[in-house]
Amino acid sequence: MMYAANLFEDKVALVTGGRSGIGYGIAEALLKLGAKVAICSRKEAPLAEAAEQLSKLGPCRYQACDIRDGAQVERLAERIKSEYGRLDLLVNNAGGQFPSLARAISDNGWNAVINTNLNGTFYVSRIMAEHFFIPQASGNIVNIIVNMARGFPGMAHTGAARAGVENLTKSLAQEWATYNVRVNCVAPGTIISSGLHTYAEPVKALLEEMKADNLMGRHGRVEEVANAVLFLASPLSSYTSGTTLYVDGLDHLHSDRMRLVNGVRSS
Ligand SMILES: CCC/C=C/C(=O)SCCNC(=O)CCNC(=O)[C@H](O)C(C)(C)COP(=O)([O-])OP(=O)([O-])OC[C@H]1O[C@@H](n2cnc3c(N)ncnc32)[C@H](O)[C@@H]1OP(=O)([O-])[O-]
Ligand SMILES: NC(=O)C1=CN([C@@H]2O[C@H](COP(=O)(O)OP(=O)(O)OC[C@H]3O[C@@H](n4cnc5c(N)ncnc54)[C@H](OP(=O)(O)O)[C@@H]3O)[C@@H](O)[C@H]2O)C=CC1
Repeated sequence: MMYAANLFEDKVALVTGGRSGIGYGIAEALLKLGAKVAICSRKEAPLAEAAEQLSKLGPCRYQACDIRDGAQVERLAERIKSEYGRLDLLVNNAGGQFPSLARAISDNGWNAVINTNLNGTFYVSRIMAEHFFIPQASGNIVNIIVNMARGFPGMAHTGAARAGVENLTKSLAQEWATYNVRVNCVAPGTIISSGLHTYAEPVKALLEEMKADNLMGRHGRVEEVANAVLFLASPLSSYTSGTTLYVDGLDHLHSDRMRLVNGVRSS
């Protein structure tokens, strides 16, 4: 860990989807640097288990919450208020999708992905800003999106949702600058994490091809995403807002996902 050990001392952070993978890694990194943390996700049992592990590093509370349900998010805000009294950092990490060519995505499938990634991110951001950041006149939001700089063939729903989040980030960053709130995105490429376990063949084969196609010749690590979040969450980035930091080994400039999708389609 190359950041000062007390970088987030006295700071309170909420990491959505903090029970697994990238969110867990972000929560872990924040706790190691002195933050008090809250995590939420839909599934209570694994969430409780994650919070128990994370509590070995520092204060970590949890509450089951579906970010698509504003009433549940309101209850989460009340809980954070009663446990910690404030919130300094929101990491909108909860999200996901399923691989599918666009023409095979049903209306429900499309809506599930848009609701999760775009609407859920908006609800949590607005509710936490109203409860904490605006009255405190300080706050920080980091949105985990995905590299979709050249579109996202094979996952058009998430490409559209994350592009929405990236643009929302630019709007909120401007509207809330007056309240001393910064809003930024981290856009991971392919990261070795629990999220990838949810994919079946032939997507696993595709992931190997994506590794070969990457100019650094590898997938990313959870710590590399967490380190980018730490930078944007800290005063080290105090003049940076409304931006996207790619953690993707150059995929946003280079990768040809359509070629890879065609490879899967013809196999
Ligand atoms: C390169 C890598 C880059 C990115 C990596 C990562 O992000 S890793 C992170 C990866 N981690 C994650 O992605 C974790 C989080 N992801 C999730 O929880 C789900 O993917 C979710 C976002 C769809 C939400 O789920 P939910 O509970 O709201 O969904 P629900 O069950 O109520 O279904 C609603 C509709 O969606 C449809 N549908 C669902 N799955 C599939 C499928 N495989 N196939 C086809 N369709 C599917 C389902 O059929 C239904 O439509 P229908 O039949 O009524 O017309
Ligand atoms: N791994 C990768 O290569 C990449 C990942 N990403 C993004 O990074 C984020 C984390 O991914 P990763 O850790 O790999 O994958 P995971 O599947 O492990 O993490 C997704 C997390 O989000 C939670 N979640 C999903 N839907 C909701 C919801 N509606 N309300 C609350 N929580 C929810 C899940 O918990 P629960 O099921 O309990 O709700 C889970 O903890 C995601 O947004 C993902 O799309 C982006 C680029 C690449």
